Amino acid sequence: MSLRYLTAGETHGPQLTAIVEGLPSNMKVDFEELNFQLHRRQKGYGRGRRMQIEKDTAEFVGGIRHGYTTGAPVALVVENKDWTHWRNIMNIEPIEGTDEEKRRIHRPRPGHADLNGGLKYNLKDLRNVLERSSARETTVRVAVGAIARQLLAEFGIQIAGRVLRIGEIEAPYEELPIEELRSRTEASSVRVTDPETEKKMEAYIDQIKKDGDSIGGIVECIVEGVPVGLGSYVQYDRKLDGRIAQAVMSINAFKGVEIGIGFEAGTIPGSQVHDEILYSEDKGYHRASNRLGGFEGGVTNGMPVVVRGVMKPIPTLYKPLQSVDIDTKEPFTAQVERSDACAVPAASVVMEHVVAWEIAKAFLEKFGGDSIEEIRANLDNYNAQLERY
Ligand SMILES: Cc1cc2nc3c(=O)[nH]c(=O)nc-3n(C[C@H](O)[C@H](O)[C@H](O)COP(=O)(O)O)c2cc1C
Ligand SMILES: C=C(O[C@@H]1CC(C(=O)O)=C[C@@H](OP(=O)(O)O)[C@H]1O)C(=O)O
Repeated sequence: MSLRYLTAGETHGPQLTAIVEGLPSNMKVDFEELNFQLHRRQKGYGRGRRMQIEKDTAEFVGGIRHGYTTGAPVALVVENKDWTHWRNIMNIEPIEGTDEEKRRIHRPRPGHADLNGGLKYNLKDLRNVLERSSARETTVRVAVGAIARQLLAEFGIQIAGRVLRIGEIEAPYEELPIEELRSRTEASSVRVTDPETEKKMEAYIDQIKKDGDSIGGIVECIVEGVPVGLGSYVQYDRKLDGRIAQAVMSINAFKGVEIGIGFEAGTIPGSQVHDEILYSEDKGYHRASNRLGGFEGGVTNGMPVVVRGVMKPIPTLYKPLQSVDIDTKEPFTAQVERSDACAVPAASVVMEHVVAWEIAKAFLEKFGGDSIEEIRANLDNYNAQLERY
């Protein structure tokens, strides 16, 4: 059975829940590291007040004993501390109350799922759409991805991410060893590598906020140590670059994805795009460059996997756009809910984790076994085969 997961829970409900199936047994789970990843997702300049209320931590309720996976489905929950303020509004039992008491939403926000969701599920209170379409759900996607990340780390696969652009401010691109990239972006409120850009981005976000507006950006994720041969060209749904693209596009507000130089590949000749093949005793086959971001034929080529994603501006605007009241069909400005002005740094953390998940899934498809020991033996065997090739 391949690795899979489902999530449940509303942004203002009691908790978010995830069930992960297909993890091998005997994998050590570092809870502190996992909660650190949840903490990283909460940070970033431009976020709303909700992030001050929450202190996201995962509680494991199945599949782990004494810190190790048993091979059983892993179940985890993350408590919404804000629930105490929303208990009545979110009540499961039918209760009497006015629209105001229920915080009913009836003036859909352009750019959010409100209107589409209301029409599709025949819901007259668009809060029922908002509650589940909210990016609060990315909390448990990060928790699940953090387990995948730990699995990959067992086999020397490392991940880092950064913000490349917020609105009109672009960060200078520095090629850095993965550890340095991690520590430099970790020290930054907007996950860039240089303090000057950080200051510019903060001032820019401040202005956007003051204008009652919102802003998006571009983020990048790099995965090093990925073995050659994950994914396959033999069937469309086994192409790992395609699966990563789907995962990135599924992050709330993401509107595009690139692997390697991505869209630039359509603007320059092949001689400047394709990565020349080299061979040496110590490195085996490798490439002179990595413009294609670690993929050919939907298969990893042993070079770092490089993925970029673009996030649109946050849909909820404090100076709202034109909308229509679904009760009266009269023109009205969209409803305003508490909101982030910019969540690009947080989104870059989410992207690291959805990419980690897809790579871990492909890794287990190739080296699959029911225990960590079995996977290690399969990987060793494959590496020996590569050496003989
Ligand atoms: C980390 C993160 C935080 C977000 N915060 C907000 C927010 O506070 N307010 C909002 O309207 N949208 C926010 N969004 C974006 C919406 O969730 C998203 O636009 C919405 O679900 C509609 O989906 P779509 O943009 O993918 O079409 C956030 C997205 C991410 C990734
Ligand atoms: C509103 C959205 O999600 C955001 C993401 C989020 C989080 O934990 O990331 C928590 C939410 O909190 P609240 O709505 O209570 O302020 C929003 O900040 C959205 O995506 O539409």
